[in-house]
Amino acid sequence: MHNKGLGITVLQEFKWTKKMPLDTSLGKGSKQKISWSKKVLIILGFLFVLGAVALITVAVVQNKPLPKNMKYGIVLDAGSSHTSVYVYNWPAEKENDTGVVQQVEVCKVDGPGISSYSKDVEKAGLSLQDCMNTAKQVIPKKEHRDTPVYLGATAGMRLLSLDNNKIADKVLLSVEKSLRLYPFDFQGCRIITGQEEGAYGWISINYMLGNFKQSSSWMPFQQTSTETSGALDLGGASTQITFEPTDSINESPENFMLFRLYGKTYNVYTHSFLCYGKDQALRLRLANDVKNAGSTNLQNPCFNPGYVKNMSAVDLYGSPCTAKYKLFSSSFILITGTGDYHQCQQNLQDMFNKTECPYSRCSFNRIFQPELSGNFGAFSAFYFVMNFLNLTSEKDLSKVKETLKEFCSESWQQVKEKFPDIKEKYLSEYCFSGTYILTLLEMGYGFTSENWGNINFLRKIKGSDAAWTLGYMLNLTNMIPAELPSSPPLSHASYVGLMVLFSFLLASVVFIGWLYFWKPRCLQKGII
Ligand SMILES: O=P(O)(O)OP(=O)(O)OP(=O)(O)OC[C@H]1O[C@@H](n2cnc3c(O)ncnc32)[C@H](O)[C@@H]1O
Ligand SMILES: [Ca+2]
Repeated sequence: MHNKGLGITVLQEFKWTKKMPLDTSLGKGSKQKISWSKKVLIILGFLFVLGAVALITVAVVQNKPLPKNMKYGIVLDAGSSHTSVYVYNWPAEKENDTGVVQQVEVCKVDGPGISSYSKDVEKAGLSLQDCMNTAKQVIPKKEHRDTPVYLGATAGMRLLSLDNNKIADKVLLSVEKSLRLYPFDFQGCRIITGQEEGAYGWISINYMLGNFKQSSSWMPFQQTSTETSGALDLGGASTQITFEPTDSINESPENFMLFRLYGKTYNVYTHSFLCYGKDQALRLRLANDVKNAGSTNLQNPCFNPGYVKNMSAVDLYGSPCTAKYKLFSSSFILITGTGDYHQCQQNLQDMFNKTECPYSRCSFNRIFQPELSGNFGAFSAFYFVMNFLNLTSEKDLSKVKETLKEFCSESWQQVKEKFPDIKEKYLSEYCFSGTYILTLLEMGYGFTSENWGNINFLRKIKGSDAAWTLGYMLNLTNMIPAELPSSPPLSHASYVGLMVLFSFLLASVVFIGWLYFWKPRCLQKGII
């Protein structure tokens, strides 16, 4: 009896296979079908296990505990012209990463730098109180006890200690007494060396720029590192140049510092010129002019025409930079501006002795300097002055000189009318300061029209002020590891991508398995 309906044929086949033992009774086609099913099952099972293992591995390797709380640190930059209080913070669990420390507050202390309180040392400490109270408000109360406070004094205090070491100590004691009144973890007040000032400035800017980041990949030997940027800092009493030279000539060991940061060694050149900050450089120039002219009545090309100033002799000769030039008993020096850029530059060139050099190469004043290399970040007064003159992004040195020439020749009356809101002390000195910056960079350090464009005049990097303070704190809190800390092997994007891919793979395996073994009736061959 033959049933012709297709559905019945299938049912009969089904009945038959169920009754017969598989190994002996199956036909050739059915045997092949079952061994094929086994293979598919094994492949699907293998893919499923692979997907599951991959998913778990990626999740375990990538997911580290999330940062829970923030840590804080305070650094006081006690400069020659003023003190600034910097408050930094960073996620507690990430303190060894690069670029995680951020500036959350900067408070400019009212009044002059702490070295100016030599006649009334108690006031040095008192002057810091307003800014320390601001820091107290910015930092959450529960973090106060764990927040380290460091004070680093620079060239103003270096000069004071050269002049009178005991008074310098008294000033430091006064600021220490004041800082200990706060609920923070006081870590010390000290005068930092010019070498430290340069090196910490270099560390700060390269940390903020992310230059210490080694781009780690899947293979540890494939790490590549970025070039570092040099640092140029112009303060009121000293100036620093710091960079990583390309050649390894190391004729003057005192100008080199060796750092091991994030698994890489850096041999960094640095020099600090005491008395070459912009305030002391002006005094140095004027004291020399008085000596050369044999008169206290000076015609000066570095001030705008029509500018007249009576400068007290105490102010002019009251620092170790100029004390030796004091010849006259007169109590005032009269300065009259003539506003001539070229004469000003010629006059300033005398400050840079290029004739004697005990090394294969020098910057000036017998100081070794390797060949300039790479980019430079120029901050502090380099930025303030170039920013006022609108020259921070001018890459053509001849245009810089033209602008300066024009500015110097403007009458003092005109300048005052044009910029009524700018402090008269700053405004009157921009012609001198601009010309001094150019002379220092060109004649002193050897920048030319070819590499002028490598200098970036900057104030902040990613929200933090360019200053030595960050590098100082990073070093004292051991936040820069010598070796590269282990980090997640994947970027967040790769992590998410892989998770999606593996999830898709798993879902596909399950779906194909379901289709194959538990075919829905409508898809079963032969039913329709
Ligand atoms: O590093 P040291 O030498 O100790 O000095 P400092 O730390 O006090 O020096 P700053 O970088 O704060 O300032 C450098 C100089 O720039 C001056 N200055 C600050 N703001 C300025 C502005 O807006 N325009 C012009 N000059 C400015 C300031 O008076 C100093 O003479
Ligand atoms: Ca400074």
